[in-house]
Amino acid sequence: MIRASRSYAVYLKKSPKCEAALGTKTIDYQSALGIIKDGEADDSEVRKLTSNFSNWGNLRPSYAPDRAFHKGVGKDALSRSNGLAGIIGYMMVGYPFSIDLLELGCLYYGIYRLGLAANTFNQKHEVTYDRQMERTRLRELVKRGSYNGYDLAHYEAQISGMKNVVYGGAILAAGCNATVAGLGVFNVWLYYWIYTTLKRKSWVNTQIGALVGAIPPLMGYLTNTGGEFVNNFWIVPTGLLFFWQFPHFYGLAVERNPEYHRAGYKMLGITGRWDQVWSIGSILCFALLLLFAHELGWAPTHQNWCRVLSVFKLPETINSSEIYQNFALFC
Ligand SMILES: CC(C)=CCC/C(C)=C/CC/C(C)=C/COP(=O)(O)OP(=O)(O)O
Repeated sequence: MIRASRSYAVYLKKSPKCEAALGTKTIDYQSALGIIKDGEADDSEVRKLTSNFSNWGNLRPSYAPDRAFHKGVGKDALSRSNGLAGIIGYMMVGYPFSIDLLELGCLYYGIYRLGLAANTFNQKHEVTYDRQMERTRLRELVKRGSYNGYDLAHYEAQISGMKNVVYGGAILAAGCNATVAGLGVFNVWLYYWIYTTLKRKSWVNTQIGALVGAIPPLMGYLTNTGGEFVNNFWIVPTGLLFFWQFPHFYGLAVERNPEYHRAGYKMLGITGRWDQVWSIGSILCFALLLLFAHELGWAPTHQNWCRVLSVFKLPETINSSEIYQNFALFC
C-alpha cells in the first residue's frame, strides 16, 4: 500500500464527470474514487492508473489548489531545510556574536519563502520531464494535467511563485539586510534561469545547483555580520553544503540512469573521467574541510565539532555506493 496525497482525492472529487482515459481502459469518476480513497490507495492500482504517462494529459479539469498543492510545488521540506541552513550559517559567525531572534526568524522565513518560489518556478518548467520519471511522476503539476490547453494549476503556480519572491525578498530586506535580500533573489534567478535550463544542456548544471544549495548558509552569515565578510568562517558551512551535493546528485543519477536519459537530463554518470574527479574530489574536499578548518582559521572553535559533523556525512557516502567503490579503487 502507498499513501496517495489528499490533494489527489480532492482533484478527483472536484471533477464530477472525471474520466481517466488510461490506454484502452476508461474508468469513471466513481471507480477512480473507489481505488483512490482519501488518503490511501492500493499500490498496484495506482501504478496501473499512472503507468501510461502520456495519458495524464487526458485527465479532466484539475484546478484545486489547496495547501497540499502549494507545499508540493514549492517543495516545502526542501525549502525548510534551506531556511535551517541559513540558521546554521548565522550561528557560525564566530565569537563574539549576537543572536537577534527577530532577525533569525526573518532569515528563516525569508529563505523559506524564496525557496518555495525557486522550487515552484523549477517544477513549472520541468513538468514535461517530471511526467516521464518514476521518481517525479506524482508531483502536483504532473497530476493535475491541463484542460482545453488552459492550465489553471500552472497559472496558480506562477502566481504563487511570484508572490513568494516578493514576500521572501521583502522579509529579508526588512528583517535582515539588503545584501542578504539581493543574494536571495539572485539565488532564485540562478536556480530557475541557469540551473533549470542547464539540466538538459550540460553536466555543469550540478555545479551550478551545488552553488545554489550552498548560498543559504552564506546568507545566514551575512545576516549576522550586517552584510560584511568579517572573517573566513562562512567558508565551512557554505563549502560543506556545496561539496555534499555531488555524491548526493551523482548517486541519484547513477541509480536512476535510464529515467534521467529518458527525460533528457545531462548528468555525469560514473563511467567517465570527470565524474570520478568530481565525485572523489568532492568527498575529499568535504573531509579535508572538516579536518583542517580550524588549522586554516576557517572555524571558530576546535575541530572536534567538525568530526561530529562528519558522522552526518557517512550515510550519504555509503548510499552513493558506486561512487564509494570508485573511491576504493582510486585508493
Ligand atoms: C534562498 C533560496 C532561493 C534558496 C533555495 C535553494 C534551493 C532551491 C536549493 C535546491 C538545490 C538543488 C540543486 C535542488 C535540486 O533540484 P532539481 O530540480 O534537480 O530536483 P528534482 O530533480 O527533484 O526536480
